[in-house]
Amino acid sequence: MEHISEKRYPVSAKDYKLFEEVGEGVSATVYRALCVPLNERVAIKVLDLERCNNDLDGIRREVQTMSLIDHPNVLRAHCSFTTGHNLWVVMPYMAGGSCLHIMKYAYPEGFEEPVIATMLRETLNALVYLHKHGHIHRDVKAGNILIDNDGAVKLADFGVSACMFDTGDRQRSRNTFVGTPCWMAPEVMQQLHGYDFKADIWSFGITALELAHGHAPFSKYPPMKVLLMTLQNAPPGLDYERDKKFSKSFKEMVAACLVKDPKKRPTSEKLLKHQFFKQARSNEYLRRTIIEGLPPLGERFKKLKEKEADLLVQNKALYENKEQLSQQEYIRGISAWNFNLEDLKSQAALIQDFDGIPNAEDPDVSMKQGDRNNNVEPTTAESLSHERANHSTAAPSHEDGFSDLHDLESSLSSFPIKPLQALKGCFDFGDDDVDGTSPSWKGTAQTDSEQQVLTKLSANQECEANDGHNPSRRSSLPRIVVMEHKKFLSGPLMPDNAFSPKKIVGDENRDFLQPKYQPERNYSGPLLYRQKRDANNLSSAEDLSEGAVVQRKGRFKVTSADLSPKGPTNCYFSPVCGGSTSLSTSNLTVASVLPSLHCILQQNAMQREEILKLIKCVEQSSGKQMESAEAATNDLLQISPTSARERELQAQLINLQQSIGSLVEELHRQKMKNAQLERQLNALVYK
Ligand SMILES: Nc1ncnc2c1ncn2[C@@H]1O[C@H](COP(=O)(O)OP(=O)(O)OP(=O)(O)O)[C@@H](O)[C@H]1O
Repeated sequence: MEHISEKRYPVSAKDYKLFEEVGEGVSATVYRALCVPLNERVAIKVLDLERCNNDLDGIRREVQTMSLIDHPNVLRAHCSFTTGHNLWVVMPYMAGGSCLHIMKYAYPEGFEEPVIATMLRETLNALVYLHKHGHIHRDVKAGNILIDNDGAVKLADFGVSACMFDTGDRQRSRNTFVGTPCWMAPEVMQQLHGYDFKADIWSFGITALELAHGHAPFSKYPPMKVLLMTLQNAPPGLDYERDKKFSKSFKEMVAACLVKDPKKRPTSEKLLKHQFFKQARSNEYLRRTIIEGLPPLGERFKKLKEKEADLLVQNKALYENKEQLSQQEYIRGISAWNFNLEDLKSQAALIQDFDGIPNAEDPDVSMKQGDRNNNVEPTTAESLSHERANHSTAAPSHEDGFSDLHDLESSLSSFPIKPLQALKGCFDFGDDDVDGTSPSWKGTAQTDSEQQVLTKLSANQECEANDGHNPSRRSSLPRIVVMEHKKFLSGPLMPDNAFSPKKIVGDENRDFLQPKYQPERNYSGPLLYRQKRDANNLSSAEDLSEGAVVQRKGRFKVTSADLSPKGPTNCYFSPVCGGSTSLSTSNLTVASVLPSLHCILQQNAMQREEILKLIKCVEQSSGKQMESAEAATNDLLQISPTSARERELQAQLINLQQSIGSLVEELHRQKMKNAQLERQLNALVYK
């Protein structure tokens, strides 16, 4: 399969000369290159097909979309072809790079309003065109808005685009989680009713904030937190002190895009008529203002990468001995991956406490109250701010610890893993939250939508553990991530142009590519199991530095030095691949699974012990409270009749004891089940 635009671009690697790297994404690296026969400068996006999570359909779609579109604001592919295990996509070279690159390099605090208006108007032109032709871009963000030397703006990257007119499997794919978390619309996260082109309008609004502030809202947080913050909080906006410099029309435009109900967002066509875009200027203005004087793209890219590497080192020192949560994504603040529910769930399992994560200085997160109903489209930015302020003050205050506990239990009944820690990580703003005005995680009632998404997150994988009686039981087991085998929706991508992996090393310029695309790991390795942490057994430096890789997907990696709370057992499953191979259940053999099952049982037993200890503590303290309450009551009785408050306290204590009683019973039931499982396991072992 190959796509050729009017001017015939050669479809063989030998006709191109690759120069320096100018960009890097989840699945691809982009190089400046020369098309030798045409003597034309081009950009070549090199995708390693072996590292693309087998998503050949997605790639095929991107390439097809890129070559069929025809609009000055949409980046079009000249042609594409395979060479070895790589796919090369040849496209026009956009010498300015992405808006994100320019911003990170020269405008870390964001651009001036007329610059933003110009960039956004051009991007919106692209969206109008795409939507009209039935495409949802699904990954609108500053990193995908490219600028040429003459100031021309083009929207790029159709890696996750979808066609609204699709039916069947591709239509269903719109019920999947695709895109980049910070820019992702709530309805995309919710996965309830699918979504449409309005999802792009939300991402467009987030991109506007990104260009205004230098980073997207919540960009410092890991995906799980971003997900919950997007669903729980009022939509972000330009409502802060630092945003005073921006016009009312800018604030209104952003507020119009960032309405949680997609039906209430304007279409791209309607948005284009917004007053805000009246101040947009010409390409020449962009060239003069932001492109002129910049060093060549390759040089900038190199510097940014070095900076990023430094930050990583610093970050590593900061987080040493702590659970690693896709730290690279934190630092970059430009996270981008097609993550899936498994990623989120395994990450949620590792969320402990975000005390080390900077957040208080980020005004984007100061709005901690959700706009629980969020169905009212704000007419002005002011009214939106007002609405947000009301949400903050009107938040339910649960002073009664017992009802808090009840709320929390019911709202968490279907949350997948380590629910309390996971949500604590999501709502507890740690030491920075000194004024105590923000809601405690305990008291945060979930919105319907959040509950739905959590239920959905959990439902996908919990059914096998569901005993059908008590949903809360389902959340107790540590989840072992066995990735779903990705479904191939179609046949081979395209004929290989007869270049073997070795043959791509054709000249000096290409030699350096080779090691980069060596598969990092063996695809067919067994599930790994370590009974005991033993540094000598660690297979790679990565294991030593970052803890065991629990799961790797694209750039997203979840690691854990020790999954268990106490640590004698360190068990992990590793797909043992460079992020692209999924484990299918057909790969599983009894021998490979048994150690892991043992591990689960061991962890379970340890957790049981922990729970018992906790219960004991609670019993002791409640016993003491009961004694003192009784003593106080007796004292008081001698003076005055028992007050209503004291009776209430007594009733609460009795309730608490009853709850503990049922917990112990539940625990006992679990223990019996575990024993049964253990017996079954042993039977298997000795079979
Ligand atoms: N035609 C081009 N000219 C110049 N730079 C480009 C070009 N295409 C892409 N880049 C640069 O390369 C980066 C990565 O490219 P791209 O977004 O297509 O990769 P990706 O793997 O699909 O990334 P992601 O999924 O993270 O958005 C871009 O952010 C941009 O900076």
